[in-house]
Amino acid sequence: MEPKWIREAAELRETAELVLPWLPPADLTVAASACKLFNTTAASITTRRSADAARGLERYPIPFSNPIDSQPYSYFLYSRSSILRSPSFQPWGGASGEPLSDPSSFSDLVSVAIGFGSGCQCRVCDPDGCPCWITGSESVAEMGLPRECGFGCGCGSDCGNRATQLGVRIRVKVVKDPKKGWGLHADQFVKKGSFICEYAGEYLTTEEARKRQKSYDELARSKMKFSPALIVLREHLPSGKACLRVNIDATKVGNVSRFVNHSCDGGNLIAVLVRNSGSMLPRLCFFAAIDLMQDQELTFSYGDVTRVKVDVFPCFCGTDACLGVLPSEET
Ligand SMILES: C[S@@+](CC[C@H](N)C(=O)[O-])C[C@H]1O[C@@H](n2cnc3c(N)ncnc32)[C@H](O)[C@@H]1O
Repeated sequence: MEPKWIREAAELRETAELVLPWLPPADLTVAASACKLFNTTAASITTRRSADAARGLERYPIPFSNPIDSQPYSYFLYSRSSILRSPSFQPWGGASGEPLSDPSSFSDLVSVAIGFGSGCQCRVCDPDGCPCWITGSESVAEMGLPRECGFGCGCGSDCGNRATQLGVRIRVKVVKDPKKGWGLHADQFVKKGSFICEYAGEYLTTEEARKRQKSYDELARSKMKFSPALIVLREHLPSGKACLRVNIDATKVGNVSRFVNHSCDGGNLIAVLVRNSGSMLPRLCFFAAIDLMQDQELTFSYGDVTRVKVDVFPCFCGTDACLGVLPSEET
């Protein structure tokens, strides 16, 4: 029979593998200092975290690459699409091959759906027969507001009119820049017009968005390395008289879109609002505006610099069009 201490060490190792993946970086560091075994486990968790920002939830792993300093990864909770209520914790970097459940698969959006039955009744959708299938044009830039099948539709998740609901289907990586922080890069050639990713995060009320923006600005100003990722979308409704405001915060919960940096020249991604049949809230989706080369950074314009505020954050996009400051949303 195995000596008692060997059995106990194995049990401790198992416990470490179960518990440590739930810890954020600072707590993981504290745990690593507790004993040699925790230190070894924490080191392998860190390696696995830096190997895949998406925690196995996307088609391909999305590695972090940091030629600048020793930070191995950026910590946030991963959700493939936007959600209403964020999870407080999520394991990341564990040894078990257990697939992680995607918080957005619990379909929070059902609670803001216009109603079931408001989608198509097709069993197999096709562009000519399906009423949801509005893409308008072959060109993404001329798409208008595309509509995809959604909760209220008769078809399933394998329907051809759900191209932006399948997560990130191309190879990308997250690379650190000395001035802009982490940024999203292509890790393969990508053809112009291809879907890249949805801007996933927490949908917020405007009141909550304003509150968070204020505290994020204060944190960013206080010299801490802090990169907020809260965006405000305004959708002009068909009447032309009203505007729907949507706030998406990817600071704590989101997907790899939260790493897309700003470029004053408009960048190489086109941001398109896509609506699912039956859902009230539009989704912000990124498509390639041009052919993208392997290693190329993916960028878009955060908005116009319309008002010079007292407190501005410098822009380091490095393009000829650079205005020197980051656009800041008037909330
Ligand atoms: C949505 S996050 C992008 C990812 C971020 N770089 C990170 O490290 O997590 C937005 C933040 O990134 C930084 N950023 C994005 N574009 C930038 C640019 N062109 N110049 C300087 N900082 C930029 C700013 O701190 C901004 O608040």
